Amino acid sequence: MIEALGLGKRYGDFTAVQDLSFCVRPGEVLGLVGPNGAGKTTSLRCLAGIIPATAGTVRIAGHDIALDPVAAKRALAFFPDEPRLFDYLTVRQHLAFVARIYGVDRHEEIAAPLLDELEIADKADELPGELSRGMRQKLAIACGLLHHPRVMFFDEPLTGLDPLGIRRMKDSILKRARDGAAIVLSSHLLHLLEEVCSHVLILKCGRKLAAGTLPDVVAQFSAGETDVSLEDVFIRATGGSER
Ligand SMILES: Nc1ncnc2c1ncn2[C@@H]1O[C@H](COP(=O)(O)OP(=O)(O)OP(=O)(O)O)[C@@H](O)[C@H]1O
Repeated sequence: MIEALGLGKRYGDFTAVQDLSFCVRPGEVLGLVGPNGAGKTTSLRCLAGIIPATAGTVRIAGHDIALDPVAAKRALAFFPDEPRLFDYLTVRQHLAFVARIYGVDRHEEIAAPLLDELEIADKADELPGELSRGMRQKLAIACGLLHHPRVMFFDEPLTGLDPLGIRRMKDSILKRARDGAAIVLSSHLLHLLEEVCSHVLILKCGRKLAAGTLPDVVAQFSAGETDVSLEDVFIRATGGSER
């Protein structure tokens, strides 16, 4: 569903991501982890076609993101850590606007349960300026889910949410995975990733250090010890340092 082959991104002379290959199948949730500056956001943006990769290929639901971007983007949703909304559209108008762009018929029938699930139904007629940060984030998520994306990229989706919001967001992500979505999730909240991710990919300096199912990657860095957490693995794999 998500296939990256030899993905690379340079900003001028600086190589932010190099030779990244992996695959996420329907129902899988891949946790993308790495120190600050490791290349997580850059990778997610290349995967979603927001910025062009400088090497390699990305296929989303079988469509090459560079050669057939509209078909690829129809199948995906990208959720940035900072929600970007329209100041003068209400919650309801955001959903109507996004539905028009994606050609979603009778969007109200999809939007209503989404707003309930995300607990912002009572804010339907409010503007972004009248919402809290967490609520703005939930609105951005509702907009992204409206067209039933089969592929989802979340960049730090839990920032700004309260503990109950985090729990609900985890449940929402797991529900979409159970329904067959392929999901990539970047976060520094490793104990939360442990509860959501089936797979993990550790990046450092733009390169893949380890990848596989969560138990396999943990086993790779546990040297026979039991009760090794993803946080322990992260520190061991990355050498406890930044780039
Ligand atoms: N537009 C840009 N121009 C030049 N360099 C950039 C640009 N965006 C990111 N970089 C650099 O690319 C590297 C990777 O950045 P990126 O934001 O992808 O890291 P990250 O893993 O998401 O980090 P964090 O955990 O801090 O969010 C960093 O060294 C960053 O300075």
